[in-house]
Amino acid sequence: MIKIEHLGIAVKDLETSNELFRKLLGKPLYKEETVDSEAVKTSFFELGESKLELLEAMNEDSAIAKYLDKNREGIHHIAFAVEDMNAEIQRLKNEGFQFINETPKEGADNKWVVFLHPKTTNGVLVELCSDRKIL
Ligand SMILES: CC[C@@H](C(=O)O)C(=O)SCCNC(=O)CCNC(=O)[C@H](O)C(C)(C)COP(=O)(O)OP(=O)(O)OC[C@H]1O[C@@H](n2cnc3c(N)ncnc32)[C@H](O)[C@@H]1OP(=O)(O)O
Ligand SMILES: [Co+2]
Repeated sequence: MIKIEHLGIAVKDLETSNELFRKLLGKPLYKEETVDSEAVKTSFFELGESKLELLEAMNEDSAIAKYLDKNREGIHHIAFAVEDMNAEIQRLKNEGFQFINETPKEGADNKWVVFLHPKTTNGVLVELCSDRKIL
């Protein structure tokens, strides 16, 4: 693992939260992106070597909508940057971690992403990210 790539924050209304985080961080977001495969609208704020990823559900089947049915708005997942996605998946499988998806899928901000199931990671939803151009 290289660094914390981003913290994913589940929000009900992206526009309202964009303004809140702009005031909190004292800087504007640098990107908004829709990821249809995850049914989310996202926005990104840069913070040193890491980012905050705000996520609003696009429909009720989205993981974010399901999460907000049971939880308040807040930190939804932590994403780690990895250099070699396939090697990292194999290493973590050997360590006994369970993946939600083992085949990397297209995430936001030009990344490949996979998720580990929170039941094997102390209740924390973990995402691994690698640059889209590498895999
Ligand atoms: C924008 C793209 C990408 C990026 O580039 O960064 C993203 O970040 S997309 C983000 C949204 N997508 C995902 O989260 C995909 C991965 N998540 C899932 O597949 C599901 O959300 C899940 C984690 C498998 C849970 O789904 P499901 O089993 O249908 O929901 P339940 O409500 O039944 O939960 C089961 C179990 O898991 C616990 N849970 C659910 N979400 C989280 C969470 N975010 N953090 C920690 N724990 C979580 C939930 O509490 C249940 O626990 P128990 O009650 O103890 O069984
Ligand atoms: Co994410």
